[in-house]
Amino acid sequence: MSGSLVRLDLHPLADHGWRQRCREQLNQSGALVLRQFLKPQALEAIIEEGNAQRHLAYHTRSKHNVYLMKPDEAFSANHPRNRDVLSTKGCITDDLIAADSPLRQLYNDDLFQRFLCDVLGEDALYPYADPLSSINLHYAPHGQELGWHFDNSSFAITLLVQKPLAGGIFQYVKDLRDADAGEMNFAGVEAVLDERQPVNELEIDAGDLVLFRGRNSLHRVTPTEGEVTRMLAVLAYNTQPDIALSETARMTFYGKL
Ligand SMILES: O=C(O)CCC(=O)C(=O)O
Ligand SMILES: [Fe+2]
Repeated sequence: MSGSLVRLDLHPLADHGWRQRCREQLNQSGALVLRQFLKPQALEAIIEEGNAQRHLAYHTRSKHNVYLMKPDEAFSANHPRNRDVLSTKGCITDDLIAADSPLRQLYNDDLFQRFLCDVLGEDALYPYADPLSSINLHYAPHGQELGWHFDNSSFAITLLVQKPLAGGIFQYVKDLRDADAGEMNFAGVEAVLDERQPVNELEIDAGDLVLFRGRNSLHRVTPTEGEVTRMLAVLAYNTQPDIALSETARMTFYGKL
């Protein structure tokens, strides 16, 4: 199955040595970019599906702090703990992705999942128990952006489907906090928000697969510029079975349950 979707000549998913190099790269830099991951026909089909379903996208515009937590009144509104950044998102949910979509074939593919487990150091990966959250396709037309944040989950798997003419750049600062140790690093976060700290950028093209550890690495996507909408697929897995995204989160992100 993966052979019809994935450039296995460039990315030998079954090869143990290659998996190990991927794992080392991810652990060293916090991100792994597998360039030209998809075969051109598979990418074309996803672009077509994305364009056809685009009118169904749910758009939200929200302000949040980088920690994605409710404000803490012990700090001022401008303190890095509470400071608002803007995210403008539009996406379609798993129920709107076709049964025969290359995105779903890839998401469900055994070899792909075993490769991910090995690189991420997980025993198994499971789909979301709710009907909306496993595969999402995000749209960012001109002017839309994702503000600085830390993810709640320890890893994210994305596939850039369509690259905008300009902007829409993924920027990050690796290991800026230590969530498990309760270290928030307000000074470090403030330096990024105030643009006093240099940031890294991922150079990503359409068809590239990205594995990213975003729980402790602050990241954002700069505003898209120009006529071409940024389209990005998020392949979301859990490390435990039977986990659903909370109803509150589904209403916030998708506007439905
Ligand atoms: O759009 C991207 O490239 C990253 C998305 C992201 O950071 C997120 O959904 O948490
Ligand atoms: Fe994120």
